[in-house]
Amino acid sequence: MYCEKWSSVVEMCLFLEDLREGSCILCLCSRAFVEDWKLCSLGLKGYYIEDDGNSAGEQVTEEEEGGRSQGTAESRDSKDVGPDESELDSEAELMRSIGLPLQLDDPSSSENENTRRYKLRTKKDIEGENLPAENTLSPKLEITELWEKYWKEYRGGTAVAKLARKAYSCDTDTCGSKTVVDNKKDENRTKADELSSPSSSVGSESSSSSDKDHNEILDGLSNISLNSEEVEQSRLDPSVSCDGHQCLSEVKSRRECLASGQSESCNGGTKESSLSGNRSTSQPAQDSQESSEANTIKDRPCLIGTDGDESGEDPPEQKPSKLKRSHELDIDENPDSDFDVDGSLLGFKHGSGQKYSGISNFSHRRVRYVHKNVKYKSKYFDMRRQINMKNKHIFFTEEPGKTLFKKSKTLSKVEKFLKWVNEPMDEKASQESVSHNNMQDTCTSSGSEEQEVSVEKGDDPPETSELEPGKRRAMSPAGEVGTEKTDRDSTEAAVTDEGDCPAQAAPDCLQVEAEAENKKKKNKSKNRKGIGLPPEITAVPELAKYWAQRYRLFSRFDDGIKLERAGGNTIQFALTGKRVIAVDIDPVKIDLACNNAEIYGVADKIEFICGDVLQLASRLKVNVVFLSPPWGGPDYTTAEIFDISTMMSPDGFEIFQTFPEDH
Ligand SMILES: C[S@@+](CC[C@H](N)C(=O)[O-])C[C@H]1O[C@@H](n2cnc3c(N)ncnc32)[C@H](O)[C@@H]1O
Repeated sequence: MYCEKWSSVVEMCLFLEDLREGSCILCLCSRAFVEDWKLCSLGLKGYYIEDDGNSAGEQVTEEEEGGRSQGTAESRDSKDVGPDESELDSEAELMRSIGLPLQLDDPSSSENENTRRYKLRTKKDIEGENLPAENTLSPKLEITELWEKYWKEYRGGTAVAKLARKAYSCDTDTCGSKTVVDNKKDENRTKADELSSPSSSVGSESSSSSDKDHNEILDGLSNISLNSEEVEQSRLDPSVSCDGHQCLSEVKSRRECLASGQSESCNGGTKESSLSGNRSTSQPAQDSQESSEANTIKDRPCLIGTDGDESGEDPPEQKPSKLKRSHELDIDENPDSDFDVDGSLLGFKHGSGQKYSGISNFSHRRVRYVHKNVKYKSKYFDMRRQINMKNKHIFFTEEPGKTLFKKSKTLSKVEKFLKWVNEPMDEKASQESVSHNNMQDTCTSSGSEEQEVSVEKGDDPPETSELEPGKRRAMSPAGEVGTEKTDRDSTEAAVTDEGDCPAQAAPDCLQVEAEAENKKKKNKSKNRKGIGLPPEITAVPELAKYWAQRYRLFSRFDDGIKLERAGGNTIQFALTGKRVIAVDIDPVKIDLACNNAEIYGVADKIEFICGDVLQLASRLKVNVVFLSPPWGGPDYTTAEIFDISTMMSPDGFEIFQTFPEDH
């Protein structure tokens, strides 16, 4: 999750097991840290929340301050993640495809209308007197179809919890009417809703339950259960039999549990007794999450028994169902349940060993948001959103089988040239002017590449030069101290000399030229491997790095450049055509600079002065002062602040001030 405003959002107390009550480790956390568990439970799916700044979060924050934020956050998330096409993830698409509403309170939704009608009918059926239980249990057509469709797709049930989470915006106990039809998993639940809690079953118009409703429903439930075969069997097992009163007390108990957020502790032994019955491992409500069993099982004895013959492969209308009231959530669905109670999922380490400095286990954690609504002042990172960015690293051709090789410009030129030299003379003559023009265009347009060519032309070994007549193109002034593109420029040379080879001898010319190029490459390769390291370099190991970069620093290095720590600033300035005064206190540097400037043909543009610039400056009349004093080597890159007055000695400002004001 991404926090736009990365600041402390939450105070989290991690309580230690062995310390006295109230002692805790206080952690100041970002929202992302606190809610990592949520990403985890969402299958690492984020979502985007508009920072609308409305007041919807007021209540939320208050609840969050109580350390139970997720429930309300879930509610908000559900609402904010609208059914926009671009926002639909696979789950939402599935839900929509099977006719389930993606958003609460969507009166335009025909599905909602269906479910509403269904609910009304259901309620009527349930409340109707003397209706046979079988009728009440009969699944309605719509739901049956939906369920079957879902069952085919989600037989494994792994997505059930996630779907349920999406469908539930909030617990009906806290949000009253806002419960949508859960997914198909909850066809089971739907049955239960019909029977146990019509007010909380489906649709957006459900009202709060009255005690009367509950009693009627539970009575009906009890009657229905007694009529079912499964109950007959369950009666044989005292651990799973119950009557309506027991169920009622369980329902109440369950609600208290939900309200307190401590569902586990409220089972009162029912869970254990229920567990003694056989259970299916493939029923959706159970498959989805192991953790949902507690909720599911608890209802089971009241509604139906288990017969131990549940394969889980059949649609539920043909199977006894394990029912759960729709307003109850699985533990992992329960927004109030913070399953990462001790922060371990958040990455907190604890233990008694030396590794953890003896920090004992965390018993639990408590979270408090430091500001009201602070979590809504940052944005969620929407990991579902498709990024409209082209992959720049991997290329696939549209047509299968087509080569992925991207032809280089140089190769194209060579091919063009070869084609040209192999063409009959008359055709060639007619094309010559065009071809020549094209070449000229290339020469002038590709800047550095062409400069490199000129550099290589001047540098060719004698045998290569002999092969290339003196008709050279006028290139830009001698390859600046800069990057060298050896392979390309080599090839470029062959291409640009096309006019020098008699047409008849073109193939021979090419062959000889190719050999020369190979030789040149070999020489360069030899040099670049460090063979023949000059003594001045071997004498000073520090210079090895400059040697390694010699072609980057001096494209004409092989022409006789002498390398030292000095770079090439003076040459670069002179290449602009302006006059340059170069001052260095070290005569060796002056010699080197002189030598190198000659190689680049700019020596006549530079006035070299060996002396102390601090003493000479006042007598120098210049327009621009460029200082390149000893700056301590590359360590400057680690400095936090680049300060001309502190990073060099003498102070850079002082040096500047020694130059006359009016220069
Ligand atoms: C980092 S190097 C300059 C390299 C130069 N910018 C180049 O690209 O070739 C620093 C140079 O400052 C020279 N230097 C140091 N103190 C000086 C002074 N007081 N007056 C003139 N030059 C000085 C050193 O001899 C050394 O060559």
